[in-house]
Order: sequence, then C-alpha cells, then structure tokens
Amino acid sequence: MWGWIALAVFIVFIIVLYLLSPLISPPQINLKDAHVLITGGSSGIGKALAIQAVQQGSKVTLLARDKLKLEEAKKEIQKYVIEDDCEQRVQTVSVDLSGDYQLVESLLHNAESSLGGVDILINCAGTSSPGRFDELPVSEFRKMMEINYISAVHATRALLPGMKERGRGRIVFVSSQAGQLGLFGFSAYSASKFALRGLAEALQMEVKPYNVYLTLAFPADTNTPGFQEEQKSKPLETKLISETSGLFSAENVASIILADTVRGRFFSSMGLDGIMLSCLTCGFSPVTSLMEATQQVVTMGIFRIISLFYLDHFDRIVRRCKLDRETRNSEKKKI
Ligand SMILES: NC(=O)C1=CN([C@@H]2O[C@H](COP(=O)(O)OP(=O)(O)OC[C@H]3O[C@@H](n4cnc5c(N)ncnc54)[C@H](OP(=O)(O)O)[C@@H]3O)[C@@H](O)[C@H]2O)C=CC1
Ligand SMILES: CCCCCCCCCCCCCCCC(=O)[C@@H](N)CO
Repeated sequence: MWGWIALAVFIVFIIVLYLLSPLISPPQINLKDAHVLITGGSSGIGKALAIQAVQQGSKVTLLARDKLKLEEAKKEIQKYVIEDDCEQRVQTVSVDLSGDYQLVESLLHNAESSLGGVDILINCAGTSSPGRFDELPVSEFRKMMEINYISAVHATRALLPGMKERGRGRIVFVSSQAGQLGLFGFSAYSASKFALRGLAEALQMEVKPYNVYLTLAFPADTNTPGFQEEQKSKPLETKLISETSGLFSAENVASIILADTVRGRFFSSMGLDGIMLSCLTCGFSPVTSLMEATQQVVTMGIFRIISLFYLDHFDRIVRRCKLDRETRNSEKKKI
C-alpha cells in the first residue's frame, strides 16, 4: 500500500518537473536556414556534424588548415543539401585557428559576409598526443593548449560580439570524457579539454542575458581519422582504460551533439558511462532543465560510489601493465 503511494507521489513529482522544465529551459533553435560554422569540419566528428546540419537545411562554413581535405569534405557534404534554390551553401575557410588572431577574425567575418551572421558556432577542431607525462616533449603541452583551447577562444572571440548584438546564438565546445576525468596518458590532452569547461561555464554566465547558449560536449572514443592516428602512439594503459566507455561512430556522436545544441543543453554526453560522468562531475555548471538538476541531486552520491570501483579497476590496469612490462624487460635482458 505505502509502496504504491510512494510510487504515485514519485510519478506526480516527475510529471510536475517535466511541466516546469520549459521555465528554465533555453528556447529551441531551428537548424533550417541557420548559418552553422564548424571548426575542424573537414574530418571526423566535425564532418559528421556538417553533414547532419546540411541535411536539416543549414548553411555551413567548414574551417580547418588543409585546403585539399576541406575541398574534398565540401564536395561530400554538398551531396546532402536539401534545398535547390542555391541559398543553402557550403563554404570553406582554410586557416590555422591557433595562429594569428587578427587573421582568424578577418576570415571569420568574411565568412559571415557571404553566408550571414553565424547562428551556431561549433568548436570541434582538436587533436590529441597521448603519452606518459615524462615521455611527452614539453612542447606537446603547449601544442595541446593551443590547438584544443586557444583555437576555441579565437573562434568564439571573433563571433560572439555579433551573436550578442543579434540577441541569439549557440556556441559548442567539443571537449571529451577525458575533460571530465584525468586519465593515464592524457596529461597534456585532458588539461586542454578541462580548460574548455572553465571557459564554457564562465562564458555562459556572461552571455545568457543575450540569449546565447553554450553546449559542452563530452564524447567517448569515436572512430574518426583523428582517433586512428591517436591509436598509433597510445600507451596500452590508455587504450584499456578508454575502452571502458566503448567506441562510438562519428555519426552517432554528431547527432547527439546537434540535438543537445538545438535544445540549448549545457552538457552533451553519450552512453551510460557518459551520462553517469556528467551527473557525477556537474559541480557548479549551469542548469538547463529541472529534470537534469533532479537527476544530478539524486544520483551524485551513488555515482561516486560506482566511480570508486572504476578507479580501482583503472589502478589495477596500470599496475598489471607495469608488471607485464617489467617481466618482458627482464626476460629480454636474460636473452
Ligand atoms: N575521436 C575521438 O575519439 C574523440 C575526439 N574528441 C574531440 O573531438 C574533436 C574532433 O575529433 P576527431 O573528429 O577525432 O578529429 P580529426 O583529427 O578527425 O579532425 C580534426 C579536425 O580539426 C582540424 N584542425 C586540427 N587542428 C587545427 C587547427 N590548428 N586549426 C584549424 N583546424 C584544425 C583538422 O583539419 P586540419 O588538420 O586540416 O587542420 C580536422 O578537420 C577534437 O577536438 C577531439 O579532441 C573528443 C573525444 C573523443
Ligand atoms: C559513475 C562513474 C562512471 C565512470 C565512467 C568512466 C569511464 C572512463 C572512460 C574515459 C574515456 C575517455 C575517452 C577519451 C577519448 C578521447 O578524447 C580521445 N580519443 C581523443 O582523440
């Protein structure tokens, strides 16, 4: 009897939350006719995002360094254009985003002159150099910050004033699950992805009154050219720990990021591990639905307990790999 009453109260509570949710949820935006600028749009997750935006009627600017790769991506993405009135265009900009800011700014403003003010900026350009801390050259730490963090600062700095003036806009930062927890082999990479979170939280507080909303995406391992490259130099420990969260397709990751961006959700996470991680590490992040806040409050303690088991599992992986290496080395010496 009491069990049923408790269940009924719980269900009513959930329904009330759903009804109240729109009060704090950001307004949805329409991808149709929107100008979506995607940094890193010539490959992997960025390219998948571009294809899906175009399929939903957006005009797209792709930004990356390699001109040839950009042209090839543009040709592929153009196949998905849904309007034949020449209004829905795909254009490319070739620039090193982490380089000279004045150049980045003027190229981005040119892109806006031809396709209109950017409605959605997706900061996806990035790379990873895995390796043990003391084996990574110090220059890699600077490189990670420049490509993964400064690139996003540059693009956002150039496009935000226009968004504030127009009173609307979305900005996405593609971080990583390695931007929610630090893990073996990702000391340089994780730090640069954590930096995006500080930036996103501070910026969201500034720009909410201008109707500009941020989305911070935390993909797990995703099968892309960048991932294949990274696999070549990844320590075994990093591979084994990352595998816990599975391997996603770029299309799947892109569709989750795009849906969360349209809804204006601050966190975009994927898979069960991803959702647990976001609840556990929500900290002082902005709330974009009451449902989300309730989930966080209710589950945090439980997820912390679960995380202790994961931590123990990861420690065991690290210990086992070290032992295996030492045994192999001593066998080699004997021969
Ligand atoms: N794949 C994965 O497992 C995961 C990836 N991520 C993140 O998602 C994002 C995309 O990853 P993924 O699709 O795998 O990457 P890819 O390596 O496949 O693509 C990276 C893109 O970024 C561009 N880029 C890199 N550096 C610069 C630069 N300095 N200026 C301009 N453009 C640049 C590249 O083009 P070009 O080289 O021509 O400049 C390319 O278009 C990255 O930020 C990554 O850290 C997060 C979690 C998991
Ligand atoms: C309640 C607790 C839940 C805990 C779940 C823990 C799962 C940890 C897995 C971390 C995976 C990190 C992948 C990074 C991928 C990446 O960014 C690179 N591939 C970039 O190229």
